[in-house]
Amino acid sequence: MARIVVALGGNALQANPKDISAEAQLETCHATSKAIVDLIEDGHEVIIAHGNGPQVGQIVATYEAANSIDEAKPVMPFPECGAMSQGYIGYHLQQAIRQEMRIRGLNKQIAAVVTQVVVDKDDPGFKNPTKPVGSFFTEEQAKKLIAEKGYVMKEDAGRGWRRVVASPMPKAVVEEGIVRTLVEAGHVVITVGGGGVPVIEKEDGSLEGVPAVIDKDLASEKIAELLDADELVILTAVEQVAINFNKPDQKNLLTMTVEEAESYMKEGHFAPGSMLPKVKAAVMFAQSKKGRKAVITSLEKAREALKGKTGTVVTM
Ligand SMILES: Nc1ncnc2c1ncn2[C@@H]1O[C@H](COP(=O)(O)OP(=O)(O)O)[C@@H](O)[C@H]1O
Ligand SMILES: NC(=O)OP(=O)(O)O
Repeated sequence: MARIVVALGGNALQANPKDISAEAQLETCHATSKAIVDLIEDGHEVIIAHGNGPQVGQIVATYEAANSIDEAKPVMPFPECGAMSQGYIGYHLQQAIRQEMRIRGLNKQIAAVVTQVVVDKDDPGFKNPTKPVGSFFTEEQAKKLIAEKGYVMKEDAGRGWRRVVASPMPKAVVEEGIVRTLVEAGHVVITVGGGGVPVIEKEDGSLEGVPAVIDKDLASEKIAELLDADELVILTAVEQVAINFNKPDQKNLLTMTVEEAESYMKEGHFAPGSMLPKVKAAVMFAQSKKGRKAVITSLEKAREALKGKTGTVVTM
């Protein structure tokens, strides 16, 4: 039995980026819950983290659209939209995973914790927005949005244009103690959704939300370290990390040492904003304590990858 932090990528929540309806997300969460409950059934202590890039951007855009019709309607700040995305996604995951556990006769409870993650107010990420959020646009649509709304928009790993926002490094998890108590009581916990709501700590000790979206792979790594997890499992759309990705000489990797990962990163094998943060998070976790390992694989292959049969395992 191992303590495992599982980070869920976009395909585990909104499988078809063109269908962002609640029904489609809930249906996808039901499919996702099978892979998660496999791990619970195998006896592991599972802590779930998830992305929110598409959802948080969609929530912000919805408020902006409401505001453009009725100026009295407030434009909702990013931290509030992040908290809404945690609630909305957490609710779907709670329902789907609870149902799958019931079907399999597992007597466990699940809760999503609205989680705040402390960032440094001087983090260089605030000056250089890098985190893609919301839906994908064509170059023409993106140029219109840049001109009309002043968005910063960038091409996202060959998949289209997206709005980018600041993405500071996670420093601490405010609800760490509560999450630990729930895990140690045997419950399944969903935490650091969307990387956590980014907050800064003020001199008087109070917290203030800041407009940013923390990378969920890096936040998952942080909570995995804090909870002394044995493994960090990053689930995405590909079964294995590759070098020369999408080229004729693509080579999928079953294992990768920290040293190898660092040289592949320097050689530019991993796309920023997609595979790069996953490899960075995996390296940080493997380096953090002897014996810890990180696995990057697809949702469907999670169970096999934990047995070392597939996926990419990152170790010291
Ligand atoms: N070197 C690489 N090896 C494997 N996949 C890569 C690589 N570089 C970029 N990718 C792409 O990164 C994607 C994962 O990033 P992304 O979709 O942003 O993550 P998430 O699952 O967290 O939403 C993969 O599906 C793949 O298309
Ligand atoms: N917050 C975050 O990293 O979300 P995505 O994984 O959906 O980009």
